[in-house]
Amino acid sequence: MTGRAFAPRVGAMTYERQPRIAVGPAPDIVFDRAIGAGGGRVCGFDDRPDAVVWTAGPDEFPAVLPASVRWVQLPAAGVEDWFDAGVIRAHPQVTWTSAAGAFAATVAEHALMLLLAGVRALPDHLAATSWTPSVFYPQLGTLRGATVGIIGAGGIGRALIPMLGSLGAQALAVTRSGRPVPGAVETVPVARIDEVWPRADHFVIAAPATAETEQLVGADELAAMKPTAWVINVARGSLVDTDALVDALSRRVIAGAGLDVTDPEPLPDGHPLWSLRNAMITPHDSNPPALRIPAFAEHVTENVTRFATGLDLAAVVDPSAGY
Ligand SMILES: NC(=O)C1=CN([C@@H]2O[C@H](COP(=O)(O)OP(=O)(O)OC[C@H]3O[C@@H](n4cnc5c(N)ncnc54)[C@H](O)[C@@H]3O)[C@@H](O)[C@H]2O)C=CC1
Ligand SMILES: O=C(O)C(=O)COP(=O)(O)O
Repeated sequence: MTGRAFAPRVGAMTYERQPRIAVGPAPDIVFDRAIGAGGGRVCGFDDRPDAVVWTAGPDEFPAVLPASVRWVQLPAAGVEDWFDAGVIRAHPQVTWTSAAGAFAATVAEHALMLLLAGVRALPDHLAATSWTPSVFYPQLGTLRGATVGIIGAGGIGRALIPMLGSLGAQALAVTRSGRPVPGAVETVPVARIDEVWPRADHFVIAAPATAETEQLVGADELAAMKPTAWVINVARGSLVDTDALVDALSRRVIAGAGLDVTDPEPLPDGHPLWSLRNAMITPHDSNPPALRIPAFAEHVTENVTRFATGLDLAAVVDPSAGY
């Protein structure tokens, strides 16, 4: 194989030979196959890899990458742990891609499950130990005709919009730029997010964990919501002020919350959220391994194909935006 000169640039890389790709921290046949399917060739870290597919967290990430590495594919949609560990900052010459978007359908389905369970008063029904007619569940409602605020309408949010539409609900999208999101009745830039809290009936939080989104939902935001609102968080616990949420749920400032992610995480035994009936908690399992691994492998194949053929990579991390 002749290695000819190549001219990588952020987001688009051109290779005139089959790219060499190392898998770390351990060899993994699933990703060897995914790389092969995308037109890449698996090699070791010592074999001048052009790229790395990383399948674990940041702790074991090599302090020094071979100088030949131009692109690293990370295994999570949210990559704040790699920022926090200083891994991304330590390798400024490298283009990083996350798995943003790769798990969208699965996580959106989970968000819809939590939202429907809340709106249809499932926690109350599950707690009942005798036949209790729905008149005793004043919050039993419907998503039909509801407006759902999607805070961070990227991959997950966009996968959720048609699901909501099939139930007669409409999406009010919030993104960083405010560029229209397909299928949303309106898209609001994050700079105008305050107008969304009183307008939407319910919320799905699906934005990345960045300095800008830390405690995006606090006491003031909860107070601005309708008292019938359910807040679903499938993004990261850091986006919600947990103490303010516990207070709002206890006092029924809002109807309830469905949380796949919490702060702290794991949520410790005895935490007040465990004993609030209007808090539904799933232990960060909206994207379980049995679904995550094949979806990530597909994302790897897609990006290796793009890398090998000079197309823009999917889910390029923007270090200045923090995701
Ligand atoms: N619970 C779980 O197992 C999973 C959680 N996640 C989390 O969900 C997040 C979103 O995932 P994807 O939709 O795949 O990512 P994505 O990158 O496709 O979408 C992110 C969206 O958030 C928006 N955004 C960025 N900054 C914002 C801000 N300050 N305010 C409002 N919106 C903002 C962007 O404009 C974009 O629309 C990930 O960053 C990750 O933390 C992702 C997958 C699984
Ligand atoms: O990809 C993400 O961001 C996720 O949250 C998926 O779950 P993980 O934290 O990778 O087990």
